[in-house]
Amino acid sequence: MIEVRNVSLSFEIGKKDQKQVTPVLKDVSLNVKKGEIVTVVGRSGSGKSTLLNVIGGFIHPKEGQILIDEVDVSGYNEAQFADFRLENMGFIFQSFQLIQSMTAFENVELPLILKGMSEGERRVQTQALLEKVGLWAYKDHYPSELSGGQQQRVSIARALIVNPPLILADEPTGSLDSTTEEELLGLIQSLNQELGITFLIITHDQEVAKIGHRTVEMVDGRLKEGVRI
Ligand SMILES: Nc1ncnc2c1ncn2[C@@H]1O[C@H](COP(=O)(O)OP(=O)(O)OP(=O)(O)O)[C@@H](O)[C@H]1O
Repeated sequence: MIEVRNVSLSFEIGKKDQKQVTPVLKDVSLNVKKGEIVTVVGRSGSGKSTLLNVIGGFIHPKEGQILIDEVDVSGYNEAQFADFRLENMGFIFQSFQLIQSMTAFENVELPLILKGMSEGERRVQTQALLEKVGLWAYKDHYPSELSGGQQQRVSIARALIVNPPLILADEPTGSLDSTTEEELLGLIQSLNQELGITFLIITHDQEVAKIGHRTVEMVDGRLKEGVRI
């Protein structure tokens, strides 16, 4: 499902004549099979989020290749990646990234508008997903009127609405208390088991790392396989 082949990436900071080059990903390769949950651990600043952003097509490395579901997306431009994401990937972030001026319903529905789906179909699909995450009763609430756990459920429903085979998550439980975290991990596991969705999850948290069928560790820009939690 995900194949990262020998990706290296550096960030350049500073002005033209005093540029500092920081290598962030060093010859990283990673294979995630269909239906797997892979968790990525590692110290702060080791390059985990950068790796996720590379796989999601938000950062384009000059070296290496990325294949998603056997499609080589390495050469895609922004527009091609945006289209590809809408069909193939969902995202969950620590900070939820919901649109504050939109209700739960509208946040979940938005990707379907971007896909050009008719209003009737959008309503049916949005309702089905809000019911799945247990939030249909909250459909008209704005993010500020929802708890952290509820907001994260809305963001999961939004990630799922395009029926993606793959979900990328960056610290998905980072803003949640431990009971809510447990519920959310249960939801992720059932989505994996029932719908076969592949997950790549970045985390600092051992409890989250444990739900991975496999855990890898970023150490100073390099990826280590076979990590025990
Ligand atoms: N846009 C950017 N420009 C310059 N440097 C960056 C940029 N993004 C990240 N970095 C640097 O790259 C390194 C890796 O950052 P990254 O966010 O990938 O690490 P991380 O392992 O996800 O950390 P955390 O767990 O704290 O989120 C850090 O040294 C960071 O300062």
